[in-house]
Amino acid sequence: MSEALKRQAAAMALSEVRPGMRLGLGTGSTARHFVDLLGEKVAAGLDVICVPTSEATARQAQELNIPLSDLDTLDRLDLTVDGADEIDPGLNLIKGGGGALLREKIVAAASDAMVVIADASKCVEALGRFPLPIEVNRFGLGATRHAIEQVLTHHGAQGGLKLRGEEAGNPFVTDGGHLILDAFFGRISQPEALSSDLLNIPGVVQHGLFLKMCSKAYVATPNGVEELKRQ
Ligand SMILES: O=C(CO)[C@H](O)[C@H](O)COP(=O)(O)O
Repeated sequence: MSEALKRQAAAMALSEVRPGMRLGLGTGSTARHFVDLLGEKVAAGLDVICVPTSEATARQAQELNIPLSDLDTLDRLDLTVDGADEIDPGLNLIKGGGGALLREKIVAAASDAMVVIADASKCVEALGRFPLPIEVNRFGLGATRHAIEQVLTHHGAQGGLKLRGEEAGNPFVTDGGHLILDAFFGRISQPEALSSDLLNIPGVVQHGLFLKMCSKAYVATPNGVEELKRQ
């Protein structure tokens, strides 16, 4: 998607921001546009307080003088704006392509509303074309990987499991110090059951299925930005 379209989706989400709001700031190239536009509003006097979902977003927000806090100081947020890797018709998501899924999910769960900004290429009939990121503890990686592979087989995954960064000899490490295994499904037919099966594995910290968390999506197309609401 062009950067211009990402920015249009971000601008629509910005129109939901009101003075005094406590905001969650997402991670990724689309969320980056939102933070950028928010920075302009803050410079013009908008009063908000924000919790970033990654160290990268925190750095960007600091450069823009956006006031930051955390979920120890603020236990609830009004709104989180974030990107997504896949969006299904019920606004269930796959997230974590950028590796920030754990903090993104904690922040979204602490928010009264989660708004997603994306382009139409992220919309799918069923989740699973995009590899599902699974964040795992480093300890016991082999055993955790084996247990996840069994869950993949049970759920009819069409591909295997890859440790992110392994091929380059440099495994990706999340902000929380964990690793990411990307699971290739093709199509996820039972997302709720898959979610609980994965979370039942002790070494799994979290996964990138965001089920019934997103209330609205602004989806940018060359013909304008579409607003999708969860029914
Ligand atoms: O989940 C994410 C990061 O963990 C991102 O929101 C997701 O990968 C979308 O990123 P982009 O806007 O760059 O396509």
